[in-house]
Amino acid sequence: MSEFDFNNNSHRRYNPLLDSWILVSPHRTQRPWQGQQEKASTDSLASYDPKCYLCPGNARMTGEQNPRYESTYYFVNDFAAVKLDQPDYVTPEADKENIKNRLFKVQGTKGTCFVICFSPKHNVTLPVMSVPDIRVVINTWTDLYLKLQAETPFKYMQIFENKGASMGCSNPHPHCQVWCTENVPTEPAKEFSSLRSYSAEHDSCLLCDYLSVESAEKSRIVIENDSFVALVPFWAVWPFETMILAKSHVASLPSFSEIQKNDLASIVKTLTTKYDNLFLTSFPYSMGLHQAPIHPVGDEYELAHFHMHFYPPLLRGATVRKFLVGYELLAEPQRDLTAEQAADRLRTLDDVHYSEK
Ligand SMILES: O=C1CCN([C@@H]2O[C@H](COP(=O)(O)O)[C@@H](O)[C@H]2O)C(=O)N1
Ligand SMILES: [Zn+2]
Repeated sequence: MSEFDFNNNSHRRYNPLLDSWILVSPHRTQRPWQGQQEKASTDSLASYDPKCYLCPGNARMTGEQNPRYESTYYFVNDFAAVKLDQPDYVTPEADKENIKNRLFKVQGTKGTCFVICFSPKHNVTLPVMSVPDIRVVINTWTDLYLKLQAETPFKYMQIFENKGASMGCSNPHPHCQVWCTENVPTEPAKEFSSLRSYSAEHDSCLLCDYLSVESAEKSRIVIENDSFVALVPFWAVWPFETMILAKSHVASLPSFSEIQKNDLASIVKTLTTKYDNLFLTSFPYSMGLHQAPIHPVGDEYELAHFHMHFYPPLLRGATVRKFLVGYELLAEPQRDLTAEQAADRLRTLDDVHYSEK
């Protein structure tokens, strides 16, 4: 029997952050595609759109007028998913007899949501912003983290960006969102539980140990600088999924030095530039930051190791996306391209944006 070949033999990979498995079937990349074709992004957006609710000086749906902002600007979401004030509610403590209490749990939840416009320009996405301008976005994230920490009792600040219509973005003006809630949401909570059990068992940080192996093997590293590594995680699900990991065990944005924040701006620019250069299109993704809660309890601050996740849907070219459906919803996530092949593709791409050539 021949040697096991990761590039040809089907295998499962374990994700220790989420305690889950994915199926990798490398030989399937040859299968024909006669399914949906996405509309490639129209790069020809104007720098100002009089109908855009996010553009400087325009009125939003509520009638509120945006200032003529000239840099990164944020406002409270007019259609916030969670609100500052509402009556409390929690399901009565489940007792043995009461099936309903055991199975039908409800928590009332309060919070606050913001929309952060990266730039006043309607057509300037992160990859075509300068590193100093991306640094202003990072300063805005950090200042908002500290403001919410000082002024609210809420627990967790989730920063995320939906980029591109194929990732549900309802407004093309480059922006991200902040949803700050009184509970740690499901995904970061799962990660904290994995970080906690790993630390209890090995007296070490899971992500620090993971990064030490990735730095030695290099086959999944895409880019790195003094403070961060961008890589395709061993357990990646989306074809060109990546993570940006802090090289040192830093818990949150306010804990970074000025140099580290500059390095974060730089690696975000390079990674998102490579993404756009992959299929010569404005590359869609959902991206988010995972860090310490703004009001950590117990060991949460010590466990936190700052990282970002990028979940991009495109698979083959600017118009063919991966669908997480079928086997992936009913059994487990599955991928064709291996993480190493995806990292190879991204690594070899130019770090000058195709529109600037
Ligand atoms: O006038 C508006 C339009 C959009 N928004 C908010 O902007 C956000 C746009 O984000 P998405 O493109 O990711 O949907 C969305 O959450 C929406 O509620 C306002 O707050 N006011
Ligand atoms: Zn706009």
